Amino acid sequence: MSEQLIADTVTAIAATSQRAVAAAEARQASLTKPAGSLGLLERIGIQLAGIARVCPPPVPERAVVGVFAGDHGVCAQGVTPWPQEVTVAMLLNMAAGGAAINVLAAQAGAEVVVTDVGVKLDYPPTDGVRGRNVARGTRDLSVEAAMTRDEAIAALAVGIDTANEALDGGAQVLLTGEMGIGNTTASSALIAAITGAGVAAVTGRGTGIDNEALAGKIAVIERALALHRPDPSDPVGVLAAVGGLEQAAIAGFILGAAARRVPVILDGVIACASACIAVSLAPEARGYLIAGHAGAEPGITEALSWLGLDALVDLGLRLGEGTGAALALPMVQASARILRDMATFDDANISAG
Ligand SMILES: Cc1cc2ncn([C@H]3O[C@H](COP(=O)(O)O)[C@@H](O)[C@H]3O)c2cc1C
Ligand SMILES: O=C(O)c1cccnc1
Repeated sequence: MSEQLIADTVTAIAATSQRAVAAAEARQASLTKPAGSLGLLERIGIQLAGIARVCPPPVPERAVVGVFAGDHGVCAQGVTPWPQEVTVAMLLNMAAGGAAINVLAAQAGAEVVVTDVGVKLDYPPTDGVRGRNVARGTRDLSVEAAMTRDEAIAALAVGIDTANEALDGGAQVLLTGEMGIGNTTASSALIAAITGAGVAAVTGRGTGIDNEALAGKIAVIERALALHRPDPSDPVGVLAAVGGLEQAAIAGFILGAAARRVPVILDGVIACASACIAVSLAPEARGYLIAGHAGAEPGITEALSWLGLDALVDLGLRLGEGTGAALALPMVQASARILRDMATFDDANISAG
């Protein structure tokens, strides 16, 4: 069933509209500003027109941040200083509204939807957590496959379902978020496997490890890639070998949005890794992606370059959760509003230079 949902979702993902893109390019040129002077906002506006298949595109007011939580067996290798208890503690903090993502989403006017797709430890039934646990964490990717193919597929389907629920509820733009101690390790492994970049070039300090631990983290990922030899032409196989349940769910969330022709704002390195999987499964999904921010993790730079995306901002963030995506949301909305509301040179009786 999950396999069919993924196949149907991938099939539904169509190229964005070149006709609307051309109309938006012409409109940008007619607005009362020097050509190109609003920089990346102009390109995002054009992209939004292509996604919506109309110019000007609607301003995406209703936003949902999909936060997916999962645990990682690779924590056994000392790749993060934080214990796995923090994943569930932060999940409950997010459900209670106390995490950074809750605050920044509230500031941006976005709703946060929290899903347990792979948390390891027990917690009491909690309002505000969607219980869609596929497995109690992954296995240690440096000694065996992190997931079975079936687990990866089930987690992808959780992400697609979550996107569909948000869109059925009226969301006009989706933002990716996550929580999972150890998940920067799986993300760097995914980015290296898909893009072919060297492990050292895509591996960062995550929550903040020292030089010695960073060298160990790189060695762990190198060992995993040598063990599994993941084939980038088999993205589900790559996910199963070195990914995580939340990365699989985020990849599904992206596919779900693209299938319904809705833009997705990516957060940090975990989102970028998931986007590499989504685009490997459905190349046309790329047109629906907006890179919210760059941030401290070097894997973001490599992944965005492979995806061909420019990050909206770089605030030096290294938190994840969806924080960078939430901060980018007003800029994405501004890009659409510019196309809709600015006067043209004709309207304002200004002769174009
Ligand atoms: C209190 C706390 C809150 C967080 N919120 C997001 N992360 C971020 O840090 C984790 C990944 O980093 P690493 O791979 O180094 O473990 C993920 O949970 C990510 O969401 C947090 C981490 C902590 C400790
Ligand atoms: O870039 C990110 O998303 C990130 C960085 C550090 C820790 N967690 C997430």
